[in-house]
Amino acid sequence: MKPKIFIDGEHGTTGLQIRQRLADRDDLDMLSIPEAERRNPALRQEMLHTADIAILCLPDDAARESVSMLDGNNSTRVIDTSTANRVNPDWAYGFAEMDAGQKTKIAEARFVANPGCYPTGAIGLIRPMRQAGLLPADYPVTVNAVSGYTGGGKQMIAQMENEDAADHIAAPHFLYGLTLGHKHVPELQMHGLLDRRPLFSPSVGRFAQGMIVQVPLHLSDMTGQPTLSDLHGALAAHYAGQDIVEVVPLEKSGKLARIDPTELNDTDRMKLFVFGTEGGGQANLVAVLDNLGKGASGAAVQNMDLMLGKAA
Ligand SMILES: NC(=O)C1=CN([C@@H]2O[C@H](COP(=O)(O)OP(=O)(O)OC[C@H]3O[C@@H](n4cnc5c(N)ncnc54)[C@H](OP(=O)(O)O)[C@@H]3O)[C@@H](O)[C@H]2O)C=CC1
Ligand SMILES: CC(=O)N[C@@H](CCC(=O)OP(=O)(O)O)C(=O)O
Repeated sequence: MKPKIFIDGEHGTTGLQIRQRLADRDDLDMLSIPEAERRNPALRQEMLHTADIAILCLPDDAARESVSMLDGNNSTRVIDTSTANRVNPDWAYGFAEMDAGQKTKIAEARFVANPGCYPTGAIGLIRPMRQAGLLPADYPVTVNAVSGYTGGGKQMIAQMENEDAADHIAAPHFLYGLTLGHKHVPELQMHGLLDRRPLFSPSVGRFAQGMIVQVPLHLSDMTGQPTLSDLHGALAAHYAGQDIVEVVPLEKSGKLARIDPTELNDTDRMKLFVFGTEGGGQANLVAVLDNLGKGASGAAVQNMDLMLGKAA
């Protein structure tokens, strides 16, 4: 029998992207609710109970509601793309390349929390530094990022694209999260293995999808005053043996004049770079990914395949 998959929120930005990725799959039995009924709780509950895996592509409160609709059910497995469960110890964190054992944890889990798009980049850069012993846990980490506007879902897409909307945003690029309380900070701190709360400054550009996440570092404040090669070596060792996260060689990144946030659009991969001047005492660690790819829908499909035993 084919596994039954239900995407709760299938008509939203993340849900649609997952549906596109699964459109040609004849190994899955897709359960679906017509768009007009997408908020019908009785239908959602029925689908949630029938599914082998439910992928929640909903705002946090609605995702919590879906999980509570499964009270008393011990069989449906859940992948939640919202922020609701990312620091919940009972849920596996769905970043498969984060640690050597993470794929197995995801594969065996009943509940998987898909990472946020920004934390995928930031944790992808920070955690290997922590685990290699190069970054002290109390280092004052800052994360600066720019995202395409689909990161804000249907509401922000309308604000950016519809000039007649009352809440239209005309800016070509804007900063937000100005109180430094963005919802991604807790998962960034926990899965980045940081004792000190990281300072996170996100922004949005007038492009639909793609993102750049930056973690600038003073090498003299790191353990053992590492070189750029040491940082690169730690990333390369951490991501050896897989093909989703690519660590760009220093010889290659040293020749680049600029970084394009849309470079990996419509892929489910992530690229990591180490920038700086050897001997200059500073480094900028940079991640590029598609917020809708490895940052959301691509990771959800990867996690689903791991849970179904269809991915190595
Ligand atoms: N966009 C991105 O890049 C990323 C998004 N995510 C996360 O994915 C989740 C979905 O986000 P996104 O797809 O961007 O959001 P969208 O707003 O584009 O889509 C959300 C969907 O959920 C539906 N919905 C809202 N409330 C309910 C409810 N109570 N019951 C049933 N359906 C409901 C919406 O319907 P309606 O049209 O009626 O509002 C809409 O179809 C969020 O938690 C988001 O944080 C994670 C990583 C990246
Ligand atoms: C541009 C933009 O608005 N981005 C979203 C984050 C997108 C994402 O990762 O979603 P989660 O809500 O699942 O964490 C934000 O800052 O809230």
